Amino acid sequence: MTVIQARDVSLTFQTADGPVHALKDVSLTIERGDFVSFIGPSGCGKTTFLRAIAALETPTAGTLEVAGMAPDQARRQRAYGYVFQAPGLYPWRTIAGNISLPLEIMGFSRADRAQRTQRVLDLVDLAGFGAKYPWQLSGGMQQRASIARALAFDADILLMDEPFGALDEIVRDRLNEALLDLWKKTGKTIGFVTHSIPEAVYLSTKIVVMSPRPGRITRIIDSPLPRDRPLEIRDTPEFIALAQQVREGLREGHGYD
Ligand SMILES: Nc1ncnc2c1ncn2[C@@H]1O[C@H](COP(=O)(O)OP(=O)(O)OP(=O)(O)O)[C@@H](O)[C@H]1O
Repeated sequence: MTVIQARDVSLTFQTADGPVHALKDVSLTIERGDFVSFIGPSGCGKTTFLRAIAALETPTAGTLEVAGMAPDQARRQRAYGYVFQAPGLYPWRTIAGNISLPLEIMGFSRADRAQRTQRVLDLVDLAGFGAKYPWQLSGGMQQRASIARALAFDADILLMDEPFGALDEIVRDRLNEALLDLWKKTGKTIGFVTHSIPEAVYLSTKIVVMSPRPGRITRIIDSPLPRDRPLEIRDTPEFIALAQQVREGLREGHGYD
């Protein structure tokens, strides 16, 4: 079942320095349960595409469907959770208070909120930190809290804009494993922006390689790796060959203009 469908999506920003073609003729089909990574150099439109899916930007041309709806309708129906690059936690609320805020707005009961908050705190390895305030946590822990917040209301689609970019490698490995585990257990459809080739290859069923000026897709690589992936899979020939394909895709798209 198709969950996200983009057909010839273009998006041009009008700036004081002239038009910026952030996306040009982007077409992509994401099926239910896919884990799709977007990878490419800075400015290739990864964030813009994710934001367009989330109705935070409006394409200038083409069509986008999310869960069978126009993006703004999907947004109103809370069809997805969104994790931003920066944690964006309210400093006057505790970590648990931040996580439960969207649930409060959506009208979940107090008991349900408490139970969901605890579950996602466990999931991101922050059990015991619910009563702390954001400033009492490291940057990495704050980002994990923001992931927990996006997971709490259990939308079928999770959009993540480089959520682990600021984390050290050990924490990143653990969260990658936790995210894969969550994805397998829940069957969620995940769109994930990253700069890291190993991260894209480790996590994805589909890797979308993009290039800038104008932002476009240069390669879509379907992963042959099994869904069960211990971290050690990164040392296998299949993994290394896939990483090589991504690298080639990035090289192909590397035009100077
Ligand atoms: N609101 C905006 N107004 C004008 N230009 C914008 C705006 N948002 C993005 N852009 C431009 O659109 C292009 C694509 O940006 P985008 O942030 O989507 O790239 P990206 O691939 O996510 O980059 P990064 O990896 O650095 O996050 C860039 O040239 C950027 O400067």
